[in-house]
Amino acid sequence: MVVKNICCLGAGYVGGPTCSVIALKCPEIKVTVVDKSKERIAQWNSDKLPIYEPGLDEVVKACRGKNLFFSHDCNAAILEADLIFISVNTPTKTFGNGKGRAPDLKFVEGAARMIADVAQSNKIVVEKSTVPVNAAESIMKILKANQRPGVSYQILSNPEFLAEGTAINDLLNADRVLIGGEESPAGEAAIEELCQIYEHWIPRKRILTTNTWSSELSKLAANAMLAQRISSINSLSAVCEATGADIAEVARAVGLDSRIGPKFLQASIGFGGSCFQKDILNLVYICECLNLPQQAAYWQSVIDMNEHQKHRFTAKVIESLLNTVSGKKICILGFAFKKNTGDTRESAAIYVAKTLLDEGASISIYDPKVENSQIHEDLKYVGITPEHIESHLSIFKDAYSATKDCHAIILCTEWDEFVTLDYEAIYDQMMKPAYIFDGRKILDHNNLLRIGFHVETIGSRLGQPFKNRRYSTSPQAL
Ligand SMILES: NC(=O)C1=CN([C@@H]2O[C@H](COP(=O)(O)OP(=O)(O)OC[C@H]3O[C@@H](n4cnc5c(N)ncnc54)[C@H](O)[C@@H]3O)[C@@H](O)[C@H]2O)C=CC1
Ligand SMILES: O=C(O)[C@H]1O[C@H](OP(=O)(O)OP(=O)(O)OC[C@H]2O[C@@H](n3ccc(=O)[nH]c3=O)[C@H](O)[C@@H]2O)[C@H](O)[C@@H](O)[C@@H]1O
Repeated sequence: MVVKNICCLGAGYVGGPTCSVIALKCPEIKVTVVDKSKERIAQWNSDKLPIYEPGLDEVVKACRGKNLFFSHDCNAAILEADLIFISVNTPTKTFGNGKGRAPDLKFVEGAARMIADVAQSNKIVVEKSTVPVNAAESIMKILKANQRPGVSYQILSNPEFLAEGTAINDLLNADRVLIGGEESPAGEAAIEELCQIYEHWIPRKRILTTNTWSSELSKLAANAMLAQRISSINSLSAVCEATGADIAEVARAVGLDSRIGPKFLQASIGFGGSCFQKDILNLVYICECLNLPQQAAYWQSVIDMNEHQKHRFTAKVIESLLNTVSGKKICILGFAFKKNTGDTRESAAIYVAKTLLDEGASISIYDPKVENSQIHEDLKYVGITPEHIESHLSIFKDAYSATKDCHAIILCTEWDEFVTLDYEAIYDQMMKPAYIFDGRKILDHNNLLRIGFHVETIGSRLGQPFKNRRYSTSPQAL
């Protein structure tokens, strides 16, 4: 079989960009991205795409209506497809067995059942969603149990490694593409079909083929190890604050070791995003189910450290503001979980905002890409009442309006535009003393101190002599 028609179930942050790039690079293949949400599909077919991702508009514009289609008609797309990506959401379970840890696979199962109900010809079904090890087997079980005569399936695992904010570049220049499949002639033939699609733009040596389980586990392992680096550097940031060390200097010194490398060593208010926490919890749950409690505890500690970092930072804000924020106006700059995305899933800013609102502060928020309705939804989800939001939250369209008359600024997202703001002008319109808490270590702290701000950041002590030494013995003796 030569793949001529691709269908993708799920038009989200992964399905949309991934299939747009496939359409761009494989003009002879018809790619149809479907979603059960009519609203999302309407947005994909409009001028304002449902997600903000640098470079995505251009790719979609180049292919939409030619060989790239966004549709609500899942059945029609499944019927004509040779290859189907399952790219649906796999959130952490919020109820029942495995609550708070295991992934909820109901959307994956729903997608598999849709394929089984509709398919009338052979299909290669590709797990693009991040799933637990052995999920391919469960999908195959559903497909086989409902198989029509003469229809056969091959399941492949092809996890996605793109990061939001750089998705298009990550897809165009992937470090590697990973494809896992059944170790049989039919499995190998299916792997080859998918390889040929990626080979349109990814050199063969960067396409890795493995067995299905290795591929599934590698995705969880990659996210766990990336997050582990952030928790490691964040744990060291606390040591820096309690001593005279600076985490930026430590990260640079450590990262120059070629065995360690410089990436993912940026201390922060804690990692966010839809996947790190969910995928590590998934790994923890797998370890628990396999009766590997030490391994489960090891990976759980990566999440615990991240939670601690968010608490530690927010506690520092409150402590610095004379231990009370009640009645104070505090500006949060950046609400997305990282720059260049409008995504707020698991964003540390949500925790910061909730804590300050609970403590009686009024907050003003500015983020260049997050929709107002999303901020409202996120705060309601963490238990802030609509009345409290109404009376204590204001959302602004620019940083200058948002910071006016504030007692403090908390920088939660590392948007480039925050680096070049006119902080003299901002200082002049703030309450005094004016505080700034840089949760991303991107600002020019010396300049801010010169202007007159009280500045706090992660992993270094600014403008204060080295006091409060907490060693019980000399550092050398430790
Ligand atoms: N967001 C990211 O950067 C990355 C996500 N992943 C993984 O990819 C998967 C998808 O993630 P996102 O795209 O962020 O999720 P998302 O929530 O943005 O999109 C998933 C979409 O699937 C749709 N859907 C659910 N069931 C469906 C069905 N039966 N038929 C058609 N559509 C259906 C939903 O309506 C939703 O629009 C997850 O497993 C995630 O862990 C992997 C790498 C990166
Ligand atoms: O499975 C997924 O969903 C994806 O998860 C992450 O991508 P993403 O969450 O989009 O973004 P990252 O760049 O990894 O950042 C995650 C969080 O860590 C934070 N971070 C990142 C790097 C760093 O050094 N320090 C740090 O605090 C970011 O600000 C952000 O809040 C991985 O990087 C992707 O490879 C993976 O495909």
